[in-house]
Amino acid sequence: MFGVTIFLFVLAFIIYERYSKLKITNLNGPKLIPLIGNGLEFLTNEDALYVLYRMVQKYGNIYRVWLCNDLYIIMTNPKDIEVLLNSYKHIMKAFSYKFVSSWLGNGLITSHGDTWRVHRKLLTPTFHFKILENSIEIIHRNVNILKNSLEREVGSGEFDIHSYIEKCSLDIIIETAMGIKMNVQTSNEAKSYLNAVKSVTNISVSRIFKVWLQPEFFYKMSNYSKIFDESLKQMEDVSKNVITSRRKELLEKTTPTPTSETKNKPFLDFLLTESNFTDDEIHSEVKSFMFAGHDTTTSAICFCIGQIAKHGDVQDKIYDEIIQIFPDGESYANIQNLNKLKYMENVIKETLRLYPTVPMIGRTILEDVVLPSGQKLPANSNINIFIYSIQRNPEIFENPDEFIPERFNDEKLKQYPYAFIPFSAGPRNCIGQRLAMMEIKMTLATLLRSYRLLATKSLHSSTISNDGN
Ligand code: HEM
Repeated sequence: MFGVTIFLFVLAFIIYERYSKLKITNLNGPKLIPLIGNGLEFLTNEDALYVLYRMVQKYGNIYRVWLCNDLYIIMTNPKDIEVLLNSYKHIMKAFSYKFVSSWLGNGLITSHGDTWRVHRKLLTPTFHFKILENSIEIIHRNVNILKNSLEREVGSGEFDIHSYIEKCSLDIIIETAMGIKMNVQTSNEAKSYLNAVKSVTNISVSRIFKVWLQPEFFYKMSNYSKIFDESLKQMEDVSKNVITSRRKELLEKTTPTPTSETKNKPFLDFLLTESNFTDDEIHSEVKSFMFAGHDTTTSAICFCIGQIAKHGDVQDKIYDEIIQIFPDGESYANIQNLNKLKYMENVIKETLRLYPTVPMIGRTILEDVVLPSGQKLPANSNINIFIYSIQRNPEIFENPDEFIPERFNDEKLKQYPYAFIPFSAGPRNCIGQRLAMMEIKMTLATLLRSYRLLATKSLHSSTISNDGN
């Protein structure tokens, strides 16, 4: 009897909460089924991203989706988004980030309030352009290792370039931000880390859309929970090892920080020697930066490679620009000449427009907001900024599904600063975007100088020839 009463009480609460929110928001959206909401819409083989994208065509620039008792408000109007992203009031992440917080802890990606404010202020200088200048040699060396390892694939038909790029990106973030060499590319040391990242990210995203995995009770009974915990343990062993190694090196002063005399120290050196972060806080930040610093960049480089391989004319133009700006192939880049790679920059932007590696971001708003479109959002709403869809808006991007790098020369785009936001925007934008752009440019420049990328049927695989043009 007691159990039934509790059940009815919980049910009544869920129904009350759901319909009170529903009434206030008064948004369009797919038909609801009691208790599971729109969960069935995502029970398909199609990626959740495309299900949500089709809903934009049906329900417009702002609509709602219920997954069990959670209300997701999906937004794609750049003017509305500007109001939210541009404000220091709306810096709290959406509740869907709870699925990654057991993994990333209270690091910069997931924290909020004063913790986020203080950490962001302290960490921003660790990605200052002076630090980035020092990263160029590291990127150059690692990208050359990548180029040499790809030699074995020349002429051997289709292969998956992703596994090469991810190792290179991981080596780069660990050496630039953490100050240690892990030599993932040559030693295969972090293979289990990379596999673990894949499992943990897949399970975290699945938990949002597979509604039966949302309640802790059912999740804990599933195999997902076991895989997640084991993978997390593998990742934490690696990230703890990174901290211990650098701490030891700093104590022994075997590899001093290149800029130890200046106020700009690289990320982990700053955390270990200048900050008053606790060990837990340091570990959360290291986990967050190791993940954010290699996974997104890997995908971005792979998507660029896919597009360049598919569009031979684009590849020719980039090649000519590389030869013009770096006539001496052996010398490596500096920030000034990387900035001159204007056409390549347009190609990267166009790739990130069509294939943003972070397709959606979320916030919880803590007070009522009236959007420029007139829609009222009540406090505590979870809003989801659908970057993938915003960047394919046909009213802003003509022929939005076509790959046209030249569109970024059009002055008209400046009227819509929040229509192209692959690195998000405002105070919580991507802290590593300049490092990412440098790394993408240097990787593409080095590979395209030596190899011709050839398109295959799938985006994830490519063939290459030894012919540099
Ligand atoms: C092409 C590469 C990259 C893309 C597309 C990208 C995209 C983004 C986006 C969209 C956000 C906002 C996330 C949100 O609001 O939930 C973000 C935040 C963040 N990114 Fe990146 N990122 C890239 C590379 C990097 C790199 C190389 C680093 C590390 C150095 C990095 C570190 C971070 C961190 C720590 C945050 C959280 C910032 C905060 O909340 O204050 N990202 N990134």
